[in-house]
Amino acid sequence: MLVIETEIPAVKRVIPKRHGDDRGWFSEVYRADLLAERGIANAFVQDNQSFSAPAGTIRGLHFQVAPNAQAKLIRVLAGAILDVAIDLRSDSPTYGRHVAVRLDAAGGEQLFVPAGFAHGFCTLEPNTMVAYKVDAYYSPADDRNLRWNDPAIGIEWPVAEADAILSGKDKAAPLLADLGRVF
Ligand SMILES: Cc1cn([C@H]2C[C@H](O)[C@@H](COP(=O)(O)OP(=O)(O)O[C@H]3O[C@@H](C)C(=O)[C@@H](O)[C@H]3O)O2)c(=O)[nH]c1=O
Repeated sequence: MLVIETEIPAVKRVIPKRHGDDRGWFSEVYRADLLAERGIANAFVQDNQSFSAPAGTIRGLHFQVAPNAQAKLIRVLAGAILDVAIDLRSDSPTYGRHVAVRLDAAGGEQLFVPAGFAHGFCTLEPNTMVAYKVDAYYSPADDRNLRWNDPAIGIEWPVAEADAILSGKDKAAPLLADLGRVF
């Protein structure tokens, strides 16, 4: 299980080993001990799964604030996504910057997004299934969102703005400048 820092070091790519044979392959997709040795020691408490039918579905940008801020470990079970983490830690030298990584079922790569970041993704294929672990329970009172196409963040989404499919809540999300200090 490889853990590789991204350009924002707290966000990490996790690459599980695959053991291939005539039948296909076997992979340990989550190992608490190996991840802890590599700096990811979170106690995950909830597993989430979402299915998005159309390609070009954008979910995000989402985060929970204290006392229920969440770290997330994201992977794709079917299809592919561009997965994005945005640094909202106000004392961070990379505040407002983001990391974007392709995750797909074929490759099995995962992304670790710590607390203090907003998270979102765009599906690159129809019928995409995303699974992720979180280390704090869902708390609607602490759930926040941030505008997916905020020019101050400047995410290059792989879908034209007019074609992106979003929830009503996500379309109306506040801009970074209007969030105030959240972490
Ligand atoms: C996130 C969440 C939602 N729900 C409910 C609330 C609502 O009725 C329904 C759909 O919720 P949402 O529209 O927020 O689902 P979705 O847009 O898929 O939200 C998710 O997006 C990705 C990008 C994340 O990072 C996640 O943390 C989460 O915020 O599911 C739960 O019951 N538990 C949960 O943990």
